[in-house]
Amino acid sequence: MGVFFHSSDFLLPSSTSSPAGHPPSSTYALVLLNQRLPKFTPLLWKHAKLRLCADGGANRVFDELPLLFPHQDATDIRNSYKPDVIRGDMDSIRTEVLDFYAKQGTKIFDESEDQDTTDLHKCVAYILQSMPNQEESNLCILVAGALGGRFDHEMGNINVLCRFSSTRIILLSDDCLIHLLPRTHHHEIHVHSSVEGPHCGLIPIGMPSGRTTTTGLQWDLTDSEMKFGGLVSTSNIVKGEKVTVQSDSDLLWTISLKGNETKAF
Ligand SMILES: Nc1ncnc2c1ncn2[C@@H]1O[C@H](COP(=O)(O)OP(=O)(O)OP(=O)(O)O)[C@@H](O)[C@H]1O
Ligand SMILES: Cc1ncc(C[n+]2csc(CCO)c2C)c(N)n1
Repeated sequence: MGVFFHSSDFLLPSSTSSPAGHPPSSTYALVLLNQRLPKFTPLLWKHAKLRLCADGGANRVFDELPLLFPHQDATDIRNSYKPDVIRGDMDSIRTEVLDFYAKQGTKIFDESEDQDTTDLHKCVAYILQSMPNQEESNLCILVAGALGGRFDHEMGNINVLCRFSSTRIILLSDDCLIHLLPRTHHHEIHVHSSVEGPHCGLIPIGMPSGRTTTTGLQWDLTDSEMKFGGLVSTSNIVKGEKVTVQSDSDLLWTISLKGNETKAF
C-alpha cells in the first residue's frame, strides 16, 4: 500500500524546498467561504495559484481583508486581492461586491438553479474542471473559513471532503485544520510545531473503523476500533515531528493551529 505524505507547508511564511524524504510541494487552490477569514488568509492567498470565493465569501474578502492591513488603504488592498472566480447560488453576495469584482475581471458563475449542492461543492467541482492534470500537479485545495459558526455548514463542508475523497482538500479556521486520510493509503503527517499542534484528533467518518494503528501520538492506537458511541480519538497530543496512521477506513485528521490561544484568567 502506498504512503501519502501530509505537510502544512502553506502555513509557513515562505515556501521552502521540500526536505529530503518529503514529496514535492503542492499546487494550491484557495476557496474563501462566508465565515470570518482566518488571520493567515494573506499567506494562503500568496501560496495559491487559483483563488475562488464561494458566494458570500466574496463579502468577506471585500470587508475583512482590508482589516488585516490596518495601516494600508482599503481600496489598495481590495485591488490587490482580486479573486479569480466567484461561484455559488449568489444569495449571499452583496450587489456592490459583485459589481466591484465583476469590473475587476473576476469570473462570476451564478449557479442558483442548483439547490442540492453547497457553494463549496460548486467551487471544488470548478477547480477540478479547470485544473484537469491535478494528479501531476499534486493539487491541494485550501478552504478558509470552513469551521466554527453554523453546524450544518460545518458538516456540509466535511461532507465535501467525503464526496471528493480522492482530492486533497484541507478545511481551515484560525483554530484548527481538518483533512481526510483515505483508507486506500498509509499516512505520514509532518508536523510543523512552530505553527500547529500539539492537540489533535482522529475521527472515523461515515462508519465505524475496525482497525487503526498510529505512531507519534501521546495516546497511540494499536489495531483499535473507533466509532461514535464508542472510542473516537479526541484531545490527543502529537509527540514529535512525525505521525503515522494506517486504518481500514477513512478517518478525519484534525490538528490545532497556533497563535490564537486564549488564556483563561
Ligand atoms: N457559519 C459557517 N460555518 C462554516 N461554513 C460556512 C458558514 N457560513 C457559510 N459557510 C460556507 O460558505 C459557503 C458560502 O456561504 P453562503 O452564506 O454564501 O452560503 P448559502 O448557500 O447562502 O448558505 P445558506 O443559504 O444555508 O445560509 C457555504 O456553502 C459554506 O460552505
Ligand atoms: C435533502 C435536502 N436538504 C437540504 C437541501 C437544501 N440545500 C442543500 S445545498 C443547498 C444550496 C446552498 O447554497 C441547499 C439550499 C436540499 N436541496 N436537499
